[in-house]
Amino acid sequence: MNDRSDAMPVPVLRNLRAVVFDTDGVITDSARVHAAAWKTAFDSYLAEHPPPAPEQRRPFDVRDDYLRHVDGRSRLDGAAAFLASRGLHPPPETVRAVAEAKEELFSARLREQGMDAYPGTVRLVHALRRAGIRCAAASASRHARELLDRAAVLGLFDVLVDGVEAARLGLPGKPRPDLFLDAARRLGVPAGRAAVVEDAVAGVEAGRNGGFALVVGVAREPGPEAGQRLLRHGADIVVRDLAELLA
Ligand SMILES: O=P(O)(O)OC[C@H]1O[C@@H](O)[C@H](O)[C@@H](O)[C@@H]1O
Repeated sequence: MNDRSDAMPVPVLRNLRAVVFDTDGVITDSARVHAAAWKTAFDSYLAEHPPPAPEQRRPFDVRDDYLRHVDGRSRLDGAAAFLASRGLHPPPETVRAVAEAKEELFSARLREQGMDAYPGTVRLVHALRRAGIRCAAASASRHARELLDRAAVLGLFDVLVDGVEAARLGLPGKPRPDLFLDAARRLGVPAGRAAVVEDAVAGVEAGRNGGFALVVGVAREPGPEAGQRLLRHGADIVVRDLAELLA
């Protein structure tokens, strides 16, 4: 995707030397594919293993439950976090089985559907690059490279730290900041001169915990709740679309 405009990043970004972008839901329109696959896997588990309290038995909500418990976390961490939110603490092999069911569904949907990058994100990345600000993609997902490649934006990023790398290096997941700090380190920029862009609660917390100069929350949902939650958990500013950060 080309961006021939001469738009510049807004002033708050211009003093930075790097921006680290989360991938699912920030660069690629893949969060909804993850959320739909998680829903099928979780709802079938909840039906077979009803939680103790009646109010914990409602189906997985692709917006609220996804953003609160699953988004941004590694496959196993997300599965365990959602089940724990419903009072369920199954053994690790059961958590793994739920996560594997989701993985099969996700991979199948990925094969069937194309993948798009958000145009506003692509425009911002082009503008940052024109301004000499380096860009990295980071993700807890083992599919991040494939997603960026399918959306034809892999080449826009100087660095990618994905779930495969995180596992190889033993990096702890969000809200620990290690994934983002590793991306900044590979760009040769200290966190204090870099921004993190995130749509997940655990992700903005990771940016805050890492001492990044700026944490940008992305709340694409209509209504103020998701944005307010990101602000409460560490975002400095919240946008609905990253093109809002173009001057
Ligand atoms: O199972 P994968 O592709 O490694 O992804 C792990 C997690 O990666 C995160 O980026 C997504 O927000 C989660 O929805 C997903 O579960």
